[in-house]
Amino acid sequence: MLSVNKLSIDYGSNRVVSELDLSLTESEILMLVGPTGCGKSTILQALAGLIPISEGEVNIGKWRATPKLHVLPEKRRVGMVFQDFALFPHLNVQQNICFRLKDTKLADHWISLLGLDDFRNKKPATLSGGQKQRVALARTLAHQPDFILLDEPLSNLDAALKDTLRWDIRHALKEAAVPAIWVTHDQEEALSVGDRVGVLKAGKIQQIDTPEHCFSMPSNRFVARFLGEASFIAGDYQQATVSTSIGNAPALAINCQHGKVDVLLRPDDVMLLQDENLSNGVVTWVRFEGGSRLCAVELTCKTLVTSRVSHEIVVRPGDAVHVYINTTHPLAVYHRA
Ligand SMILES: Nc1ncnc2c1ncn2[C@@H]1O[C@H](COP(=O)(O)OP(=O)(O)OP(=O)(O)O)[C@@H](O)[C@H]1O
Repeated sequence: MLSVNKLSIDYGSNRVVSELDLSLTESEILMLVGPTGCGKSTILQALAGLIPISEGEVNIGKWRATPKLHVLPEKRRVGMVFQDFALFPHLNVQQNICFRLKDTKLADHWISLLGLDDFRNKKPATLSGGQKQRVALARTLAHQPDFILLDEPLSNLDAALKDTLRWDIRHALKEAAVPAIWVTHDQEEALSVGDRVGVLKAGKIQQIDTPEHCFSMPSNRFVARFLGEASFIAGDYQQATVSTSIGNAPALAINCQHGKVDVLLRPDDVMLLQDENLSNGVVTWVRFEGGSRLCAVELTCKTLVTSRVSHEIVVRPGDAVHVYINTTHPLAVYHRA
């Protein structure tokens, strides 16, 4: 169990992380996301003991750190995985993983689990980015850390590799059964591999929750927009239902009472019909996504909503279309902006 209470971190007079609270159970993976400069790496460095904390505490059971009680990085039993792999270039895979390791049996386990058996004698320079990251993770896990911090481990890899490796990393972390905090810039990665997602803005946590809840019931508009395509439409919220100009839906109030609200619409909540006679909007832009197309439609009332349609449906900017809400799950509604 890793618990962080009211943690604040300053660089000089500049507070970059404020009153961070989080706790992770054994084997839980928390994905930390937020715009550039919001304090993600600073949090990891403070948890690792590489920079001092200004307020609050970090507690892992075996040790507790506060501003007055600094615990040295080497005493924290923390494993770190970085985007640049941080391998020793002059050592081969086996030697990198076993560096300063007393019991090398564990290394064999992680070498096999991470598919590195055939690379034991290779030097890092001869490995692909994905293989290097597997070595870095095997090395970290072989040292049996009490918690693991991953700072954008996939950001230097190409898209196809990222997809496989993210699941392999998750599998290995679950097998190791230690809490992990994984910083990423990739919303899709955050939503798909994490047990929970923490969204940061300017050093403050906006929401920590399951990926499903963060996506469908964001605590505010920033979280809504940060985690995916989001549009907002005016509605009237009464008795767990919201009515809008493009249809009604079950709804859940996030920060408002009954009456006038703004409704969060994800592209999948909005259906699009290519029927000029029923038209209630005009397509302003279309993004081809491979298996689908994301279409933005300006409604007669000037609100812009997005709808995702199959790639088989060819929609073009300027098309007059009909859009309507089609969902059985509750939509999040907010105080009218
Ligand atoms: N050593 C430092 N001294 C002073 N300010 C710093 C230092 N390191 C980072 N900062 C500032 O602290 C804030 C948080 O930086 P941090 O690197 O933690 O953000 P981040 O969310 O990890 O960003 P990115 O996504 O770009 O990696 C930024 O405003 C940054 O400029």
